[in-house]
Amino acid sequence: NQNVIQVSRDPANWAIQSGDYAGTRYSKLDQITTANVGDLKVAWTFSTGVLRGHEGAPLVIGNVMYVHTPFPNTVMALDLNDEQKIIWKYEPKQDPTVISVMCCDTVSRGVQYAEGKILLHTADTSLIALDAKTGKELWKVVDGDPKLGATGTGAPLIAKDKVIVGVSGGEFGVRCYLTAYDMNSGNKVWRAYSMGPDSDILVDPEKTTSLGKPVGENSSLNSWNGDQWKIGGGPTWGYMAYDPEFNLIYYGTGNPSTWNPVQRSGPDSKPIDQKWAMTMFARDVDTGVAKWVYQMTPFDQWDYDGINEPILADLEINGVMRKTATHFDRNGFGYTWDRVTGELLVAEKFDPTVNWASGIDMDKSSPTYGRPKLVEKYEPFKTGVDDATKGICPSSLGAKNQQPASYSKLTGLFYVPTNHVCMDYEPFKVRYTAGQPYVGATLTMYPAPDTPDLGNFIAWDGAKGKIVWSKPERFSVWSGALTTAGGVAFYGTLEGYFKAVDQKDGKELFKFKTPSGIVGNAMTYMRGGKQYVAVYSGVGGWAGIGLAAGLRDPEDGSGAVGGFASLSSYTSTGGSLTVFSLP
Ligand SMILES: O=C(O)c1cc(C(=O)O)c2c(n1)C(=O)C(=O)c1cc(C(=O)O)[nH]c1-2
Repeated sequence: NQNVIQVSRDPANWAIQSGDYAGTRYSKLDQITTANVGDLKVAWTFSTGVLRGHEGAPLVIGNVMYVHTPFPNTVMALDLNDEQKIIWKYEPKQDPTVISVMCCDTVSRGVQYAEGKILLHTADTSLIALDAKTGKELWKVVDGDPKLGATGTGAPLIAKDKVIVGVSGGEFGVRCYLTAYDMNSGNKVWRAYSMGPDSDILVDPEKTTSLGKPVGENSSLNSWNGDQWKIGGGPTWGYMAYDPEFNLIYYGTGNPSTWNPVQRSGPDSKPIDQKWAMTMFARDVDTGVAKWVYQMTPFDQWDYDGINEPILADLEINGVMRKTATHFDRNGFGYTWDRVTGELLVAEKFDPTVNWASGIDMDKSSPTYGRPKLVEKYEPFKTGVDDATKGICPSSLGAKNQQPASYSKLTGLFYVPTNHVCMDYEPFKVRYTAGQPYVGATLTMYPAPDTPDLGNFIAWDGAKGKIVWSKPERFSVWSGALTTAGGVAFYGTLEGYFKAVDQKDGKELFKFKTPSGIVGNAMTYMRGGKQYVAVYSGVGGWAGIGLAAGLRDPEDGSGAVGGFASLSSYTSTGGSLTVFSLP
């Protein structure tokens, strides 16, 4: 969309959730530098009026800031020229019973902007276009059925004249999809399911490739047992990227349903891939047809949803400049692909404690090329039903979850918020009932064996596949990173600290304790000649679900309540925005 390209190119704005279409979350603003960031002061704060997990970031376009909240998904436009006065407030009407089918808190990853419209994706899967000036509803479509467990938490992406939106429901046996709607009318243009017949998943058996080879006919159907694909999951709730040059959007799909791998095994009781769950997709914006696919975790046994954001950059790999997409998967591997062809260029662990696989087979002549090399003792499928597989790293939270990383054009490195949590995983038999949880595994989570710290903020070389530095954090870093031309990387912590570090070496330069734990994404903008950085606080998301939803049983929240029990000693629920600037 030309307007999005234009408004997001101006670093005074933060016009798109990921900062730009490439998803770099990098800002050219350089007033705040490594030398002066220690002097940051709170410029103003704003309470959203809602508790629970505040993911995503506000947008700034011109003199207006657009603030969003978790359920009930209120949107407010604030006047940055006039005391942050509320210009309009939009409160969608939703049936609150949707909350009971949201797996991992009532989060929303944010609104998007284009051509004078704000696009909002609500918990009940409504996609709503608002007039950015007045907050008036222009159109509304319903994308899925919460009665079946479909919910909306992901941010839409606006590419050309289309609004593209995903759906959640992997824990409820929803067969998930990605859908493009016409931005002006709300009419559906295409829908691409994550699994099913070729005509549903929009692949061309001859032209869509996986690791350079055509996927062939029925690539998905052939990899499921019987009709299991009809309740197959493959949710699409992460941040997406877009490359206007190649007309491709990039996004990942999540777990195959159920989490009990034994129930998903093939007709011969052997593992089968369950394509195209756990897959990175490159799709044509106009037709939705996939150009290439890559499945990160075939036959998932750990709930390593592949939804984490792809980040587009130009990287020099083995002396050659490549147009790349880099992705930090839940499964603990940092992948870099050629984003035009889908060729796998790099796949290395970004957390040294990852043990479920010893590596990714990079031998092009091998029959298992591109697949993880599994370690048998960490395979719940091998251990079997009603028996726990112990000591798997990472936990189902992933070595990184949805919290987006940033790519700095200054250093050429990626700055990645990570988790450092391991687990015991015990599958149990679960019957599918529409609209009821279809999880089928009990989890216990605990710190990785090498340190009591549950997280790290790391710098990653995407071309070499190496950690450059790693800064330990007491809890998982569940906040999105921001990098700036001032040499600073920003992120928040689950205890509620907003932090600034030096991109070069990770040295901490600033911290400030905000009112609640941070699961939002750091952003920056410029007004009246001054650079501001801002972040939501409001603890929640999967890691913070115990606090956010008032859960106490350690096994609740699929084990996250027990894993993050001590978080309640550091912070409490909230819902606010904190904005910083130099004095
Ligand atoms: O399978 C799904 O449909 C689904 C949806 C969501 C979501 O929409 O928030 C999460 C997950 N899975 C999930 O596996 C997960 O780890 C997770 C973390 C979070 C979060 O916001 O902190 N959401 C989700």
